Amino acid sequence: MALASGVRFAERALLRPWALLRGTTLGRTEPAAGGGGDGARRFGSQRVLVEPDAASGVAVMKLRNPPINALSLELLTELVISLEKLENDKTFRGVILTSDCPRVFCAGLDLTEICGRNPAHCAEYWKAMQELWLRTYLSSLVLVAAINGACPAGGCIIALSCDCRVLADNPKYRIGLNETLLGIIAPFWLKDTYVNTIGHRASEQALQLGSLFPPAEALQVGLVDQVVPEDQVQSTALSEMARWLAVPEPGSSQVGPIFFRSRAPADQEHDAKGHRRPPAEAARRRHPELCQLRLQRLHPEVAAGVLGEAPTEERLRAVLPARVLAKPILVGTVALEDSSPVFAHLKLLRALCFAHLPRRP
Ligand SMILES: CCCCC/C=C\C/C=C\C/C=C/C(=O)SCCNC(=O)CCNC(=O)[C@H](O)C(C)(C)COP(=O)(O)OP(=O)(O)OC[C@H]1O[C@@H](n2cnc3c(N)ncnc32)[C@H](O)[C@@H]1OP(=O)(O)O
Repeated sequence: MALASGVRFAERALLRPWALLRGTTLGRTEPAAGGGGDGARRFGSQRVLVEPDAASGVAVMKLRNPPINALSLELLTELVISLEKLENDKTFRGVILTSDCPRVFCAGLDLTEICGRNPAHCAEYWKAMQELWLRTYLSSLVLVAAINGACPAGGCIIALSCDCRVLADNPKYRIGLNETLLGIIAPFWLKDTYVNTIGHRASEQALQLGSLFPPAEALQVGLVDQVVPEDQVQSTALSEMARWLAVPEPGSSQVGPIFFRSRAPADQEHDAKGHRRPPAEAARRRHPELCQLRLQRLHPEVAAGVLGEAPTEERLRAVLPARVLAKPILVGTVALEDSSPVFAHLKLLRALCFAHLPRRP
């Protein structure tokens, strides 16, 4: 019963995510530090500071949940809202994610949100974490992680879901998925992302051992793209961003899964009027098999996190086809193979989330 009421609350929260926020001011706007020229207004919330630069189309998003940027429910929710806001504003094409807290990029899951909490709270928290994952992993924005501090577990998840990672050269700033050492098992979609980034054998070792890599090793294994002196992290992230944004259309919107698959005939890229189809729509036409969800491989915990209860196949089938086909999944910017269960699962999760959301016109 407690679980059921928790789920109802969580569903309401999905409809109005800001209802989750306690003591938070959203949408505050104030001049950016340093005077601020055209469009240089900053906004954000209590735990997420956004410094937008309309001229370049890039916003710097700073996590500020001192002392260690633990991913509390509030921080997760505020991050999702801030990203959504930037995605909906066509001025912006890229976001640099960084920390406003000294020495720590993000300490990962806020363990106080899990330990000793009731199942309803854990389900709500799990859902919020997944929502952030989906929002970053499938973002239409270019995301660059400017990692200016320690980056364990959930911090590394955020970094992994970005297109590019720049790490400060400080041996104390280690990065990796160390949750195994805490008895938390990484969901397989997270494992797959690790594999996509650092390869199979390295992931196998690092996940099992719960390895945290110091900068030089993180660079060597490919977990980060650049290691630079601490005072150059932000400027390097901006240079990387410029490189990514310099890719002209249509390439810039189609890097990622589509880019790594066979080229599509032109009639799949354009509609009858010659307008270019959104990347996700083109991908769906090219790879209809992606819409065939492998329900049997649904991870029960992941599903439980979304639904708040173990879903039956009957229930999933009732929810999925219409939603998935009506609203194809957004194409992410991480290279996934056609057969990757991650893709199917993300689609499934998204579809399930949509099932709780009002449909967009
Ligand atoms: C419920 C379902 C979840 C669904 C999730 C879905 C998918 C993903 C699944 C799993 C992957 C993710 C797992 C995790 O993220 S688990 C968390 C792993 N994090 C860590 O191991 C980091 C632990 N912390 C540190 O290593 C260090 O604190 C630090 C970040 C390097 C900073 O070091 P520093 O010396 O600067 O600070 P302190 O160590 O003194 O810490 C200050 C203060 O913060 C407390 N604290 C530290 N980490 C956490 C944390 N993760 N959550 C909550 N609190 C934390 C620490 O105890 C200190 O508290 P105090 O009261 O003593 O001041």
